[in-house]
Amino acid sequence: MSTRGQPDTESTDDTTDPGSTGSTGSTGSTGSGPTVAETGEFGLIRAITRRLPVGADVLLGPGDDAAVVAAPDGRVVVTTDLLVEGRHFRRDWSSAYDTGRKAAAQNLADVAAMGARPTALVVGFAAPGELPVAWAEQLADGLRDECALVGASVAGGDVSSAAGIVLGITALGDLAGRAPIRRDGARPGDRVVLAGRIGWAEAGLALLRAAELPPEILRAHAEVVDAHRRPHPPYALGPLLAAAGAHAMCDVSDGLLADLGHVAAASAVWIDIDPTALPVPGPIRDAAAVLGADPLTWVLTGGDDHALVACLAPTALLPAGCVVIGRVLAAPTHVGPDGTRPDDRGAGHGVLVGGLDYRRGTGWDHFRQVT
Ligand SMILES: Nc1ncnc2c1ncn2[C@@H]1O[C@H](COP(=O)(O)OP(=O)(O)O)[C@@H](O)[C@H]1O
Ligand SMILES: Cc1ncc(C[n+]2csc(CCOP(=O)(O)OP(=O)(O)O)c2C)c(N)n1
Ligand SMILES: [Mg+2]
Repeated sequence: MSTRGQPDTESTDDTTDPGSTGSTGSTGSTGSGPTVAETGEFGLIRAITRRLPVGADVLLGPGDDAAVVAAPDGRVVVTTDLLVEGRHFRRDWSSAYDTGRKAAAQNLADVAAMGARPTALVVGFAAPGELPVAWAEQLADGLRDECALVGASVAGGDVSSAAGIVLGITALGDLAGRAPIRRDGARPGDRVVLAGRIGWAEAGLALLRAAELPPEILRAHAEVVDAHRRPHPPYALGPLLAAAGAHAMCDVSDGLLADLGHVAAASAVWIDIDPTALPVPGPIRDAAAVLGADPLTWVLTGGDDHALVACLAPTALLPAGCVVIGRVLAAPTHVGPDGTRPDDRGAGHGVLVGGLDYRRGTGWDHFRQVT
């Protein structure tokens, strides 16, 4: 990593405090230093960019009108996601550092889901003037550390004032000569494989939302609460599943059933999830017991963990770290309790659980979510 293209340094805070929420339940401290209104636009940009090393794929980093990023393959994978305070994270639930990790992870996982290696992020950041500069600095540290997991770095960005914090992140990636793994390539007979965790972040979110829970309960369930704050996408398995011959792949941002629903629709197939093959880990069961919730529903419909799901020929050799959780069908095979089959409604595609429709939702929808 070098400091190519970075502006001169001049900042309020020279420390690198991760401020991770860890398992303590605290959202970390951003100190009582200057606010972004006091430091001004260019002071804020300097405070952020001086903390961000520039990686090998970034030929010109922050400081000019635009960045220059290498595209060794000749094609560039590009994806963008917004994170809105109150919708994607809350400052009283997550530290600035964890929010940075999550914001980077959400985008880097989309690049991995195409079978590509992430190279760079561009970061839009809007915040109220009273935000401590230290919060923005710790956010930058989180972005930096999540990028470091995959060898990517922040190439540039933009700042603005706004009523609440909004992050608009764009990620770039390199396919290294491979074909992109799209959502429309699943074929009947394929195995459906899962890499990474699902249901963890939803379990943590449910506990955080249960306002009457004492802090010691949150601490006792730190694994799932921390999963809400910071996902752990299996980045390396994106390119590995591509190399293994994945016909289709996506990351699970909204929920397994919701995201596989996009694959089923794009591929015009049915995807049948075997609920007995799905891991329902102990920490998710334990959290469900606290709230009297159904842990399998969290696993099937919970978002925010950014696992990868892929469809591969039954003969494909699976990389280590994948679990077979279902198969791709040309048509449903089971008859429901009411005597009809799921395809009788004429959809032509869909996601089934144990051969039948799942009636407890599919996942997150920004405009339909009841909060
Ligand atoms: N405002 C928009 N303009 C153009 N394309 C969009 C917009 N919003 C979403 N899309 C596209 O629609 C598709 C689905 O979006 P989304 O569900 O957010 O995907 P993901 O879960 O991978 O982030 C993506 O290909 C995305 O680029
Ligand atoms: C404060 C708060 N409330 C609710 C959630 C749950 N949540 C918000 S967005 C989302 C789905 C993923 O985000 P989205 O913007 O749909 O990502 P994309 O599918 O575009 O990658 C979930 C599960 C959260 N993370 N934080
Ligand atoms: Mg998106």
